[in-house]
Amino acid sequence: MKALKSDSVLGDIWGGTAAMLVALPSAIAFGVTIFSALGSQFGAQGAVAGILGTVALGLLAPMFGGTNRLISAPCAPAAAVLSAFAIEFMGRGGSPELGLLLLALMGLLSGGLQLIMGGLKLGGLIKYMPYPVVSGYLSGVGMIIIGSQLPRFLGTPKGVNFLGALTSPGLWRWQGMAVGGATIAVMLLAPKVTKKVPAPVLGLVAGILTYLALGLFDPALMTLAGNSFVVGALGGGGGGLLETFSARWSALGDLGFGALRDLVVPALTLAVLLSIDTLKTCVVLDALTRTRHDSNRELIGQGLGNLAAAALGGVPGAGTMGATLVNMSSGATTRLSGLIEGIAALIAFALLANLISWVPVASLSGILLVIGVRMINWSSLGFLKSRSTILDFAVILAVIACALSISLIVASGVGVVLAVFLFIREQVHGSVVRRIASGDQTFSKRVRVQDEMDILAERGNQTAIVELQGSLFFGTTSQLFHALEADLKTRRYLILDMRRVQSVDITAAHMLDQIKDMLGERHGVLIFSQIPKHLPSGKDMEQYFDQLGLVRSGHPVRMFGEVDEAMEWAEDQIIAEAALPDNEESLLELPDIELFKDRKKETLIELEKSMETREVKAGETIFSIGDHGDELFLIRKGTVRIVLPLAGGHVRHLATFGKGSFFGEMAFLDGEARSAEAVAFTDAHLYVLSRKGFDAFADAHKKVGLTLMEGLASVLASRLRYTNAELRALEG
Ligand SMILES: Nc1ncnc2c1ncn2[C@@H]1O[C@@H]2COP(=O)(O)O[C@H]2[C@H]1O
Repeated sequence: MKALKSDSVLGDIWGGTAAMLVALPSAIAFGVTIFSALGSQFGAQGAVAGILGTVALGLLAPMFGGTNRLISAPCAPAAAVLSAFAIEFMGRGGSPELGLLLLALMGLLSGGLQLIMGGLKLGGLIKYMPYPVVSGYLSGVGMIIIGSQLPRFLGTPKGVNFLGALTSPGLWRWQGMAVGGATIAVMLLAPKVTKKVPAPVLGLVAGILTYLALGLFDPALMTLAGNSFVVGALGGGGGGLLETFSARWSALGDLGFGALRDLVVPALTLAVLLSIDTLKTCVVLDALTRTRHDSNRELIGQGLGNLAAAALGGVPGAGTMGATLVNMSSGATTRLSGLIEGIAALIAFALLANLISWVPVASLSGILLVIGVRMINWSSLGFLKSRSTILDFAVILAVIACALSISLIVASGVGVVLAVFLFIREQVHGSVVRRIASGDQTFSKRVRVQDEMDILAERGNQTAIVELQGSLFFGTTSQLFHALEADLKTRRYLILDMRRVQSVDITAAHMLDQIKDMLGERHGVLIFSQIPKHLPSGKDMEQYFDQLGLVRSGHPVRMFGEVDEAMEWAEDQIIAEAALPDNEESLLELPDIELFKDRKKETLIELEKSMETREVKAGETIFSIGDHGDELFLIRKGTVRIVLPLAGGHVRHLATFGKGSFFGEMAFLDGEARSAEAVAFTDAHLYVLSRKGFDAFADAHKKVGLTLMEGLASVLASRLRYTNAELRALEG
């Protein structure tokens, strides 16, 4: 046990360290991107902010969030939202000092919003954000990053936009392109050679080496002052880390209400994007490691991490996919790995702080270009191939277009609205009726005597069993009505199997009410079975029907827990109406039992002597699963249910036996333990035949003994057939 534990700690240490190596170069690049939007002199401060964000998130998110193996660090959506904000702010003539403060406040606000989202348990909702929307805006973020990085990669002066940069080769600076190109090439090729060192680290090293090599020929590259090729000295104005930190918060006094108000929308966008990014990673982790994360708790952890990151002046972030996957494949198993990643980032910061000034900007752009291209969901182009998914593709395109031309928050709003339309369209076109069966072909598990079966074969078609699926709402109501129209005219018992129904709105409930009235006019009954207790919406459907007055007493409506019970009830009604002469109250004698029909009276008197009789009260257990006993039970009066106890206290109803049927034949035949539980459903009278009693009797009456055995064999065969049919229905 101890060895196992130290193994797992070792795995976490390896995982956390490797994950830090993946996360840190990107975090530095994100920080530089965001901060240099305020002015190129803030590059180094951006790099430090990236590292501080990694440290804060690494230390706090695993402690309070707690999803095993998750690595949290600054991420691309944060870079996209914050740099867009900074560019716009500077464009309006803002001062860089105030810009810095606003960036930090935005981080604080979005961390706080994540805390609230976690507290309000919105994690589940965010997790179920429609796929085309998430895919669309991650692609949008990817494109925004490419758009902002390409000019830097090409080395065009500040203010030249993406198209301008691409179309003016005269402005390109080859040194930067060589450094960025080397970074990209190594990042793409390195994983083919080694997986031991993460590709971004190798890419960065390649970029730095290329830069140093160029510096051998061009001494200007080796001076820090006024050199726009590198991140540059810390502190912009020349001060150290502490001065820049305190200067930022001292600007708080200059802040107006208007500036704060402008923060709310981007902060909300940021909080939602970071939460989606985190929960998307958690869902993938769950699938890979067969675990379950707690979305709301994770949001709280992320919120606290981002609050700390922003308070320190760091870049906010999320549970990121790349670093998390590296963590997992390096052997991490617990959340300790996340913590170790934070500590490792802190150590790296202490060791590397002085070298940060020399990191080439083009190398960081190279890393970001690769990240941006990878964020674009190229596989969604496959949606174009099939007509059924072409509209999903349109949603993705619309989201990307809005993300690029308006803003990310508008993009997500547009995406959600479009996705809702798509959902409605799909529901309207898909069928809500899965299958309709007729009561003269499909029967309940109640084992009935031949006379009763004959009645059901003849009149069972008064019952229709309708399996419903999906959402019953205004979009599908008329479809449902048309599907049932013919049955409503001919059937008296309409069983609606609700187990696959996801929701019922007021329009559909009203239609069900009308169906009830139509059946009621012909003395029929509307029967619901297996109404889901909790719908995904959290609504209690049974209670809802009750509130709408659909199930008032005196109305021709009934509800059953299982479709089988509903079928049995409808069958009982049909049989009762056919009024068989044999009423339920009388006690069956041996000669009346089908198994012994046409046997000599004396023989049966003899057989009866080998048997006992027993009376059981309704609800009494006759035997339990696993009990020892070899008696065969014949029912003289009443009904007995056979149920199979399942895990978690659930039971599965296997069969109901009535007068004239028998049960317990399996243990009677093979001497093994009872295979299921038998419970009296009503008060019942039984004949009990032990194996010993039977053997003694069969010695003297070979023919009757054989008939009984044949009877048992044929019943076993028919049960096996039934089970096969059920298996087919389940698989189908
Ligand atoms: N799948 C089934 N369908 C109908 N009856 C069953 C099924 N499984 C078990 N039983 C009955 O339940 C009884 C439980 O005790 P025995 O195993 O002696 O004999 C069993 C059968 O009579």
